[in-house]
Amino acid sequence: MELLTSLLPLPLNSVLIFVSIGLLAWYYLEEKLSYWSRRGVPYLPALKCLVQDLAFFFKRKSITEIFAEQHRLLKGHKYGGAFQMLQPSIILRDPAMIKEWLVKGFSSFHDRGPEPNEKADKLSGNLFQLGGDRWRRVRHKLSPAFSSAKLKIMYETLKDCAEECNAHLEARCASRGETEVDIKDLVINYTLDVIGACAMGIKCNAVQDPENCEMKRVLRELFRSSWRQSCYQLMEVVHPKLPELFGLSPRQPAIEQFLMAITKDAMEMKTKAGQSNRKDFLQILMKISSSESEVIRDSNEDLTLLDGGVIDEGPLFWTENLISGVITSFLFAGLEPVSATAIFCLFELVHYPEIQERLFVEIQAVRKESGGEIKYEDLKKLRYLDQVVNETLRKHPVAGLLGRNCTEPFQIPGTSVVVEKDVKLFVSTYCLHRDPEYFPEPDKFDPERFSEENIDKIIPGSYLPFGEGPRFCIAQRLALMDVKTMVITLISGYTLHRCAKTADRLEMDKTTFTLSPKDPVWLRLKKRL
Ligand code: HEM
Repeated sequence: MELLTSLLPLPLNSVLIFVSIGLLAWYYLEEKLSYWSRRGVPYLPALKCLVQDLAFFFKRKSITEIFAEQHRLLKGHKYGGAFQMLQPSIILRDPAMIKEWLVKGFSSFHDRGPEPNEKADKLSGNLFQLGGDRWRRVRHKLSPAFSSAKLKIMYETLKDCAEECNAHLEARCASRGETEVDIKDLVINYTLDVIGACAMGIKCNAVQDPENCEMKRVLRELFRSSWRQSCYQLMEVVHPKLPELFGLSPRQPAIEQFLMAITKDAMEMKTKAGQSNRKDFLQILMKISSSESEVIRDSNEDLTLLDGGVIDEGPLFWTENLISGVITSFLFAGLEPVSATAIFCLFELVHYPEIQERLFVEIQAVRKESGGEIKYEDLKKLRYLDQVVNETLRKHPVAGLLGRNCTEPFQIPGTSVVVEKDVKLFVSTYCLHRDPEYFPEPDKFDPERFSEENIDKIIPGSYLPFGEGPRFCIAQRLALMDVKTMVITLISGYTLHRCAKTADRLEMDKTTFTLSPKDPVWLRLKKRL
């Protein structure tokens, strides 16, 4: 033994420690890397997936691109295994299975995960991130906020915002009857005005005064995958508690403070004004929280009720954090996906003037029939507009990735394979919508795919712009109404054309979570006579 010790440059116990660590690391990696092969599931090698994780981290590829690549690499399989930071995930490719897992298998896939961590991220208590019973309760309470009666009220707000947009364009067209406009900026400003009014009842004035709109800067920042956010997300995949351990929050503290503060200010203003007409989501949330006599203070503050009383029983539920989180998620979801859909739609219409003209004829006919104004009830008469927006979301599924966390082991029907708890599930709707097997000539913008004669030919589970199952987009009808109002306004007043600065195809932003054009989208608008 002494001879051995004298031959080694390090003391024996140090060597033993290093060897043990090496063996443990090797065992851990071996366990991880062979996860899918041991289960007999076709899979992508962990190293390849790790390279993709790095591409996301260094902003070489967007999250939509990464999962689209994994979907394509698993061609020929209905599903396949992959890894995210060496943690096993599953890519579901088959439309019938997608429906089955997300609807019938909901008890195993009801969360997106990881669980909100309000210590590390005060705004994480929102519908996207909440799980289990907390999600169920919030979703159940919020669903009536998107009823037809509420949407009808919101439509008036949407029309007012679109009218401001029109006034802005009319001023620009005043001298020459036409103008070149960055439609991306204009649509974002319009959408911001809409969502500010619908979510909190505030006027953002983004169309009128875009340079001074603080909300625009903050919300656009929120949608960008920053270095901080990428670190946070990758750490969270390794272990949900890891970001907290490093004291890392997903966004700059100033942004979080801004969003918490505007929600609080808006709530105080509403309480003082004592408004009773519940036009916006915040008003509705305040009504829910007060009528249930639930606490709306942070859990680490004193337990004071909204009506001033002190709680002595009942659940601590509608905290300030939760209300701010829900409202922020509405602002967040209401801006980028809606504006991107409207931008893609207008961009396609420029390249298909015959579709633009058919749309104009339809809008004019409905307008005439209803006495010169398109009312809320008239929207459903605009069948062709519906086809055009559906086709926009087919070709440009702005939320092109669905994700779930397995919360309860799930046996894949017809096999002995069990998806274990905590395995992530992903569906690339981007790839499904562009798969020629489901949508022939996928690059062609063809609203006829959604005509009355053809719509039944769409394979269930292959077209999911708003998701699937009980966690589908809660605001689908509002989102469609929002996009349509913008398109109606522009097509009614102007013809859309290419100009010298119009790109042939749009390059996508790699830093946003949803599909979104990277650069300005220039178009020429000519006033209709
Ligand atoms: C064209 C615009 C929009 C598109 C394409 C879109 C798409 C989606 C998709 C794909 C999901 C995930 C569904 C799933 O996982 O199955 C989702 C969820 C959600 N969306 Fe939207 N969305 C849009 C607009 C909006 C707007 C305007 C709001 C709010 C005002 C909103 C609020 C939400 C919320 C809160 C969720 C989470 C629902 C839950 O987990 O219960 N979305 N959306």
